[in-house]
Amino acid sequence: MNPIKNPIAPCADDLQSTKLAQDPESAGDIVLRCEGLGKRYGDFDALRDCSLCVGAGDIFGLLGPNGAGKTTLIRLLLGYLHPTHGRATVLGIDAEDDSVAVRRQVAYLPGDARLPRHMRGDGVLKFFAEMHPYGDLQRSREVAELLELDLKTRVAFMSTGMRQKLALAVVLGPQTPLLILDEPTANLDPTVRTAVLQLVLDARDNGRTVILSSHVLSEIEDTCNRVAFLRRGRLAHEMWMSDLFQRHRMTALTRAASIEIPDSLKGAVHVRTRESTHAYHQIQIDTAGDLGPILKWIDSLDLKQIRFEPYGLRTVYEAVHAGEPVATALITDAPVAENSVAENSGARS
Ligand SMILES: Nc1ncnc2c1ncn2[C@@H]1O[C@H](COP(=O)(O)OP(=O)(O)OP(=O)(O)O)[C@@H](O)[C@H]1O
Repeated sequence: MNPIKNPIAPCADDLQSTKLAQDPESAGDIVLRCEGLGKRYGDFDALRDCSLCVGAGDIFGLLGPNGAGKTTLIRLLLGYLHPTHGRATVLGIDAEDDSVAVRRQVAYLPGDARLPRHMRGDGVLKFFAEMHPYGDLQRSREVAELLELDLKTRVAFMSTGMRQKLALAVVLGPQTPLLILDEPTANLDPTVRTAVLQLVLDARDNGRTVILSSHVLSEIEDTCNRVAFLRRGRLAHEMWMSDLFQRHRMTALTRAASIEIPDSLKGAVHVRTRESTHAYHQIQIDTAGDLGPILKWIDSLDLKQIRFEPYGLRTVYEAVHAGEPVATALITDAPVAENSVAENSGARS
């Protein structure tokens, strides 16, 4: 599965978002927009000052620890909650003023989907297909079949995973412009998870925009082209997955007390020392962008035991979770000097 970067890139950076916010001709590329959105309970901010936009065709990942504010954000977008600050629009419709119109454009799988227990699977699909303006019973049945769900079983007698499959068949039937999935693969076995993620990619290929909230980082990596990290009710970081895939981390040993980064690579390489003994310094080199010139430079260094790995979403997630800065060009986890191993190792050796 190849994550894609939306060539329209309507929300690539704040400048561009600002431009789009002021340019009605470009508004068609934006499916969802939040401006200073917030939800306060008493003196607690479940969500605070959240501004973001999601472009047409994005699979937009929402990440964050338990209680970070993901569900609050989704419920504000759908008008189930009233914001205490700011506003959200979906396809240009204000989520608070006209939540019914918003919900007509959205298929939403909540994290705690509840289904009528007395009904059989097929009855549930019929019920929801009739209720939703984009309802498509045939499509819902196809999804159920693909997920190998027996639709003759009553909901009350279904296992947790079967109920999740049924909820997915309900939600993946209507071909709404926007699909919001909160933990869609919860309680599913690995094979079904893969099938569900493929359905998400199919939805994107059919021109739909998807918001996917998940705690499973590999799922976000495999499907999303953009990701937002929430932390303690704040939008802590946003990134394109294509930028992440251009980043690599190398771990190696060196005898050298300092490593000079050539001017041409400054900003694309970040070096830090992890451990030092009397003989060796263990260093980490984080890279961003074209590896060609970086590899040439690395080849010129006297390094031993080199290990190269892609920079995974987990690394970013952990940095964000710990409240550490995530630099635009390179992800750093400590305020260390960029080109001095000696400076960093001195305290430890
Ligand atoms: N009605 C409410 N009254 C007070 N606090 C609330 C209310 N609803 C949610 N919260 C709080 O808001 C915060 C954000 O909750 P939210 O459900 O948005 O988190 P989440 O990121 O979806 O978490 P999870 O990953 O566990 O689903 C939590 O601290 C939660 O306790």
